[in-house]
Amino acid sequence: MAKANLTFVTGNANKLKEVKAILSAGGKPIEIESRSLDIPEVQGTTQEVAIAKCRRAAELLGGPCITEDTALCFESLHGLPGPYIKYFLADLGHEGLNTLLVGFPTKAAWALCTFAYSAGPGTEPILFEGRTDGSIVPARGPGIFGWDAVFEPTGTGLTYAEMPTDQKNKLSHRYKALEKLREFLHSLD
Ligand SMILES: O=c1nc[nH]c2c1ncn2[C@H]1C[C@H](O)[C@@H](COP(=O)(O)OP(=O)(O)OP(=O)(O)O)O1
Ligand SMILES: [Mg+2]
Repeated sequence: MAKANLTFVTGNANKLKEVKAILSAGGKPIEIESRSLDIPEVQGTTQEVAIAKCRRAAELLGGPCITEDTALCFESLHGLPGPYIKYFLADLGHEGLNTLLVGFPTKAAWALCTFAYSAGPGTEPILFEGRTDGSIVPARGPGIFGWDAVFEPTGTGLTYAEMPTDQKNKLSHRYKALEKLREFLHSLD
């Protein structure tokens, strides 16, 4: 496979920046291009959402691609908002995400990243998941990227937003999923 032809489809600049930083930080390099495509996100499990998006992206591009979906799952809510976190965050903000959990005994949460790879139109996407456990806290740190300021990974004492970039990029849900994707892509060589 010609890796330079591999397109990462995302409309999120922060996501793209992290993916590039992680892929250039260690291991064998992977070359990707990026494209922003407007793809409607279906409802379903994180896996169904990821597969549908990647399949559609490959059709639109007419070639191999990767897509990424991030979910934020609250233990007290049995995994919700999950893949719908984007809409919860947009409507409720950092404070509202905390308010959702008032009255629940645990603020435990996990961030779940799902990369999907399609070899091209009509091929079944393959998924690579990474999970980081933590808890939902009142916002701390710069509110630049999504819900980074309200998610504190277990054992760090820092929210994602408070961490130096390279610390987040060594323990994040995205890092863990990307390491699996990297291994898979090199196995195609
Ligand atoms: O590491 C992260 N730290 C904080 N927030 C994050 C992170 N990663 C994604 N996010 C936010 C962006 C969006 O509000 C939602 C995921 O939705 P998701 O559909 O995966 O992202 P998106 O629509 O922004 O970009 P894309 O064009 O790749 O679908 O969580
Ligand atoms: Mg999206």
